[in-house]
Amino acid sequence: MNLQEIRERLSELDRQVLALVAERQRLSREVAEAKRAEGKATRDYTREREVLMQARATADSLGVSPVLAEQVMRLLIRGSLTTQERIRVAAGGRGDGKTALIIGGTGKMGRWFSDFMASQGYTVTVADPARRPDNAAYAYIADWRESSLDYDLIVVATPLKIANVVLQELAGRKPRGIVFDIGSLKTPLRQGIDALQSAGVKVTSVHPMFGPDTELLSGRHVIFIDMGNREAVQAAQELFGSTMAKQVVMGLDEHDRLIAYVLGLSHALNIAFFTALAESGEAAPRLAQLSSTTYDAQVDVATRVAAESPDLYFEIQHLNDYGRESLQALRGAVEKLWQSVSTGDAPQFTAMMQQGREYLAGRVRND
Ligand SMILES: C=C(O[C@@H]1C=C(C(=O)O)C=C[C@H]1O)C(=O)O
Repeated sequence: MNLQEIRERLSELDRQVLALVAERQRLSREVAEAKRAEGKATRDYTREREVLMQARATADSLGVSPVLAEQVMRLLIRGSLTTQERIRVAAGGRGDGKTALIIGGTGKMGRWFSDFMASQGYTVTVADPARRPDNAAYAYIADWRESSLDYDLIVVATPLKIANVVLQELAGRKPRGIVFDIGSLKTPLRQGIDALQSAGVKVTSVHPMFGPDTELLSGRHVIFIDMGNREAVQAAQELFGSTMAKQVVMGLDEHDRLIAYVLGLSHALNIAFFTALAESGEAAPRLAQLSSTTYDAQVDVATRVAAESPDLYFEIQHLNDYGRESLQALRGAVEKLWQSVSTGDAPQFTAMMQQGREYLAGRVRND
């Protein structure tokens, strides 16, 4: 066979591989139905292990790398879980006959929520002065203030600064439905949420710990802030009840103290990393061409951070009542590193490495 013929044969094989992937996806839909009928959870870790071990063994016997086989199978399992989760959410039908208003509904997370609510059967109305929703199935108003606010659910998905004002204004209108924001920080929204609570509105606050491109919620967290209205917290939790997301309930201050590290520290570290690289003088253009395992992994994360909205990322640093705490911790850690390196203090350096290893080993992973 010449090169052209071999490539044609490869293309044919790729088509067959994908046809089998499609067949596997189709079967995973049937699995979703069978599990629902038997009242079983979507995810089955024991079965996943079995699938992976089987794939490794089969690959080995075929002379294929078990590592490659496992990587392929992990992707396929992810695909099948995504399909199953969607089926579950839709079948839950929690929103059948109910209505939702998404304020800021054409922003990135606003769109995610509009689609998520619609997939549960809610009739969605989007309010956003910026533009109409891409999905013509959603009703649209430019200004939510002109709405009757007669909805079962109101989600505030505007930028943080605006959200506090919107929540306060909503409190004045006392809507009958559940109200929650989806801000990354909660201390800047305290007045707005308190105002709703005082007005007797069923209010809570939700933080989906994932970006707008997320399809599969398994391994992701959703935080619910309990402001004293159990009914609102439960209703919000139920919205995620048929997903595989891990639910965590906490208080408003606790949320922002933790987020100062989970978001604040990790963003800050990456901003410091790419700033140091970009300002490395003559080395900067040459560094851009180099690679190493750790450097590439870090550059990868930093690239994603650099692509995010500067306004949002500044708000996450600046508007958190507890934000300075984690930035100070970062300064302290860099200073400690500087001390040990510049004075040649190997034991101090080793102690830092050891402490990190122990800390990270204690962190339970789930993906
Ligand atoms: C398809 C199933 O559902 C999930 C997906 C799996 C897969 O794609 O192989 C395996 C286990 C489950 O977490 C199943 O339970 O068999």
